[in-house]
Amino acid sequence: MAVALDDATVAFDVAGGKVYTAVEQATLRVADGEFVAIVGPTGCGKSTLLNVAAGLLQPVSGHVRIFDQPLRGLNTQAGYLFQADAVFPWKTARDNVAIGLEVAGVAREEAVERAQTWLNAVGLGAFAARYPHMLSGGQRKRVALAQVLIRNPKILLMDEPFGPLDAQTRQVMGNLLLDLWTRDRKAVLFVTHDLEEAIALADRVVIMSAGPSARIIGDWRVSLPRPRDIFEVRLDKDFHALHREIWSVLKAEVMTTYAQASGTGGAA
Ligand SMILES: Nc1ncnc2c1ncn2[C@@H]1O[C@H](COP(=O)(O)OP(=O)(O)OP(=O)(O)O)[C@@H](O)[C@H]1O
Repeated sequence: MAVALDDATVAFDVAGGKVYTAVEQATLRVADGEFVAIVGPTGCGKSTLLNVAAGLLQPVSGHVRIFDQPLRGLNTQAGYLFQADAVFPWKTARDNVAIGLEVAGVAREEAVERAQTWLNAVGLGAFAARYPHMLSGGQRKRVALAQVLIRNPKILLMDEPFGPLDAQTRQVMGNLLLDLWTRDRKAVLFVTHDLEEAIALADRVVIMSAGPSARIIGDWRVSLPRPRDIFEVRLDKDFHALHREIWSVLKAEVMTTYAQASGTGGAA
């Protein structure tokens, strides 16, 4: 199992000496080569779970195993893609991609050559000499993807990576991700609030309840055939049936979150 969280509870110390339990007894597994999406209402604890898998946060109880070994410290087998770009503004696209290898001790010439290959793979070969401010949001996201993939992590942890992009670019990036993933099928844990995106991309969709003490309340297998084109798959009747089924569970949690935020309390 690439990622295994068992009964993981995550709590934070907050003001006034109080403790806020964000996630309660989450059990989540991602097999090697599997693409799992986590969906839940805003603030429920999706990023928290991802941070636990990354080794950035430790649960107060429960276990985290990476390829069947207890996780201690940072998860060095994982590459992490955030919503915000992690590109250096003063470096060209090529140097931004090469740096991960250079830091790992790869000679500059080889690092730059491999960076160019990855920029080609993400469709940005002709933009290698541009600085981030000379790239569109979608292009910067391609740089960020190449930055992560060049290090060849066994696991990809993705936190709303396409969140800031417009709807069309999100779909193009989704197809690019699927295309790259199909080549060597890494384990992927993908956080999104977008149920359609989750179903279109993933092998499994995991749903979290509204917080506090959010739990995993559903786990659906997506048996839509691959390779998938995420423009096309959304037109499939099986896609719609699954979307309806999952949404019937997710909707109540989303309404609960909005009710909490507006101070009207309880579930819808
Ligand atoms: N360091 C922290 N200290 C205190 N509370 C925190 C901390 N980090 C997260 N939280 C709280 O834990 C809960 C879960 O946060 P998290 O960022 O995991 O949610 P999320 O589902 O990823 O949200 P979103 O969809 O809005 O990105 C939230 O209520 C958040 O305020």
